[in-house]
Amino acid sequence: MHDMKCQDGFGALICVWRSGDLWNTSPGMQMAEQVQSPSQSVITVDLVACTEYGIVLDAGSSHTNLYVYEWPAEKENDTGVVQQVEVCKVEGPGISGYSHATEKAGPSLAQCLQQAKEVIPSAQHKETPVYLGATAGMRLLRRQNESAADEVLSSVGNTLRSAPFNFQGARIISGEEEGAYGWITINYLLGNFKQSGWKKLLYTLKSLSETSGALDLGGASTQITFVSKHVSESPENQLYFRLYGKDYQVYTHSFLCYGKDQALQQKLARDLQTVENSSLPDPCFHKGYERTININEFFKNPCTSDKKKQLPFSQLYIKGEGDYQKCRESIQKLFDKSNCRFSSCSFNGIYLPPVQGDFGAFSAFYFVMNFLNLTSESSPLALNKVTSTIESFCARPWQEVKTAYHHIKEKYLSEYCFSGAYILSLLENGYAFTENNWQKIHFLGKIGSSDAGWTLGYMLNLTNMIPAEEPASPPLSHGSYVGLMVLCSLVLVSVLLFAWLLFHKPKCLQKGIV
Ligand SMILES: Nc1ccn([C@@H]2O[C@H](COP(=O)(O)OP(=O)(O)OP(=O)(O)O)[C@@H](O)[C@H]2O)c(=O)n1
Ligand SMILES: [Ca+2]
Repeated sequence: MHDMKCQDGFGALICVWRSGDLWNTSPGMQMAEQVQSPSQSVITVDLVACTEYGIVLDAGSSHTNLYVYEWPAEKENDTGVVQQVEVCKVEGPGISGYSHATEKAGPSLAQCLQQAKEVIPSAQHKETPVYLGATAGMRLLRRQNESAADEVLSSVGNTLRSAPFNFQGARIISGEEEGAYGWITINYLLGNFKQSGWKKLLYTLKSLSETSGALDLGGASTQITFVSKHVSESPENQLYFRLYGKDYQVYTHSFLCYGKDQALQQKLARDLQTVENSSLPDPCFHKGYERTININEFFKNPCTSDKKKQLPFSQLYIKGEGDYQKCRESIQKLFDKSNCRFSSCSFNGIYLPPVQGDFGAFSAFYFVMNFLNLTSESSPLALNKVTSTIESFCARPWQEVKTAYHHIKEKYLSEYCFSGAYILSLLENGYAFTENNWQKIHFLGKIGSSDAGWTLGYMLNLTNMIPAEEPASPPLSHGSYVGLMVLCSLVLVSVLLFAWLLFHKPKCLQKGIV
């Protein structure tokens, strides 16, 4: 295929390419007539749709995912039209895990890029934008070793630049961006930005809460983002958006080191302060579970380095106790509630207005709660039932858990007890959710075919697919427009015929007229 062209024509986007002597259209389009001669300059096409694509790589702390999105080109400013058509999980660790072999970070993406090449028609590769956003793992690496972080970004940048797509940059996004784009993604997918007809009227009259808050739990950081009616007491947590003609005042905060992996590291660093020998009993792991930790590596991490302690041993042996209550107590210590200079705080002195409305909780909030069978929307459980489910799971011996879930990765499986307890601590002690508003939290992995996460919102923003003002909707549908044109043509033809008859009356009609 050569010579692909997409351009405006006949009020729509036309994509055509020439292959030998034939003109073709790209998938998702229809052409009324295929033009047989390559020299012919006028192409008659009856366009139905032209699909466009975009790629975003989510370079998280624990792993990288590549997403392919598609949308009909002529509808790109409508809400809810962009959808995920592919997700590819990159093999190996997140890109921050390549700090000791930075040149290997880029090549690790090759297999998923190949998959994207197969999904997107090759004629459209050149126009397809590709973005990479790195999150908390790279924020931590930048703090720990800035030059290694730069080298990792340059390695992934080089790989993406050499792919046949339109490279748009590889960067570390801020925690606020991560929160904001997650909020945009879920509200875009839920169709909350644009209401039509009676729903719009109802919402205006009752001023109902129109958007859903977003809760993202990663490996290294966690975000909370929602529309708050309270006057903000902290400008750094405040975002203003104008989307589809409506203003939103959004609260957001990202807690670095409070993703589920780093929260566990923080907990262990605290426990290590009082350890007597190289064996550490841990209530957050199942009875019979054991894990070894390298002390030297452990304290290099910016989430634990302030607790660095000289210890007379280099290896620490964790031994599970499977005690949920003790686990909650030890996790609770990660949330410092002692100082707050605002009317209300989450923890560590960070402003948090009272949580309001519904929330979509995704990423590890979903992975963990889904594993524990606690995500049902049809029969949602009360908070005390959720607590007792996690408590009984933690009490199960490791051998039994391992046998029952032998298909699940040991790293994930061994941490679901800690993670369940951590999620409840974060939501209850951190954000002050209670029995009364617990059911406002909806644990969701996907909305339609798209994963909940920051990537879609990031791409929508960078490709200007979310307009500030509501696009003027055409007064007539395509069908009505065609009908009206046909009617006008018929009237015109009748008028012309009548006029012609009047001035060139055939002889047979002239009889009787003076
Ligand atoms: N089925 C799964 C998939 C992932 N995880 C865990 O969930 C956590 C968060 O995963 P993810 O949301 O993908 O985090 P990242 O994006 O990698 O981290 P961050 O956003 O903090 O950069 C990780 O500890 C991972 O091990 C899990 O328990 N079960
Ligand atoms: Ca993430």
